[in-house]
Amino acid sequence: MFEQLDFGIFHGASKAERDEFCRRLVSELRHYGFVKLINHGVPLEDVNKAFETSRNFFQLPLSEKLKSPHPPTANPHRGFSPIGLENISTISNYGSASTMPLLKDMKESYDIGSDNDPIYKNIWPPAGLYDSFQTNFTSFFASCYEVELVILDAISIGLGLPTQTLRLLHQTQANELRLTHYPSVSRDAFVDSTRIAAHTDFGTITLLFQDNVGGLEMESPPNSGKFIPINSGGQGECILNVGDCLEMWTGLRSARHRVHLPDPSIHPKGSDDAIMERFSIAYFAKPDRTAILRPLQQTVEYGQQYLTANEFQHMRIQGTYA
Ligand SMILES: O=C(O)CCC(=O)C(=O)O
Ligand SMILES: [Fe+2]
Repeated sequence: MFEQLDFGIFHGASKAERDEFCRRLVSELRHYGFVKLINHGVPLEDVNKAFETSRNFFQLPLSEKLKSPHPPTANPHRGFSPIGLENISTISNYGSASTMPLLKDMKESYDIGSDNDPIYKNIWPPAGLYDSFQTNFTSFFASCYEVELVILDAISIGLGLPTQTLRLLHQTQANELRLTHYPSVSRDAFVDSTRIAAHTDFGTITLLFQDNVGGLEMESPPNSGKFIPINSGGQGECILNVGDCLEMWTGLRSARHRVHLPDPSIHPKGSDDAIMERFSIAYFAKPDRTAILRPLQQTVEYGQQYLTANEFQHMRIQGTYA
C-alpha cells in the first residue's frame, strides 16, 4: 500500500533531504498512482469550513439547489448536478478491455472553476440563497491552486526535470473543484448502482479530501479488476493521485479508483440496512488547454500528432451526462 508523506519536509529540509523527499513522492506515484499527504499546505480550518459549507448546501431542498444547475451537457463543468445526471461508468471503460457492468452513480455534486478562467464562468447559487458558499469556495479554490503549483514543483524535481517544468503548463487555471454528496442509501441499492464507478481522473493531479465514512478504493494491481480500500485519515489528510495528463507526460500511474460500499468495520453486514451518507471534495488540477500531451522526457518523434489538453478533456468527458 502507498505511504503517507509529510509534505512539510519539502519546505523545511536541506536541499538533499528535499530532493530525497521528491524522489519518494514520485516513486509512490509511479508505482501506485496515489499517495497520502499531511502538512500539504491547505489549512485544516479551510478544509473544515469547506466541508461544512458543502454539507449545508446539499441539505437545501432540491428546488433550491436546482437554482444553480449544471448545464445539460458535460461542458462546462459548473454548477449543481442532481442524482442521476452524471454516470461515470459510461466513460470508465475508455481505453481498457474491462468488462465491468454499467453501474449508476448515487451522488449529487457541485462543480466550480477558477474565477480567472478565461472561457467558462462559474455558476453560483443566486444571491440571498447561501451567500457564503461563493466566498468560501472562491478562497478554498485559491488555496488549492497555490498548493497544486508547489506539488507540481516537487513532482518535477522528483522526476529530474527543471523545477518549473509542470508549473509552467498550469498558468491559466483550467482547474475544477468538485463537491460530492453521496446520500444515505440502502445496502440493497449497491446491487445495480454504486457511489462513483471505477474511472481514472482526466487532469494532471487530483487533491482529494474525504470525511471519515470510507468506501474509496483503488485498483491494485493495475488492470486486475481488484480494488483495495483507501482508508480515511480524516479531513486533515489530502489524497494525491495522478490523472491521465500527467501519465501521458511522465509515465506516472493514473490509477483507476471508485467509491463503493464503506469499510465493513464501519458498517458491519446485517447490522444496519442504511449506508451512511458521505462527503468528499476533489480539486482537479488540469493543464492549460493549449498544452500538448506528449512525453516530457523522451525524444519526440518528428511529425507525430499529439492531442492538446483541451481536445483530450472533451474526448474523455463525452457521454458522461445523461
Ligand atoms: O468521492 C471520492 O472520494 C472520489 C471522487 C472521485 O474519484 C472523482 O470525483 O473523480
Ligand atoms: Fe476520481
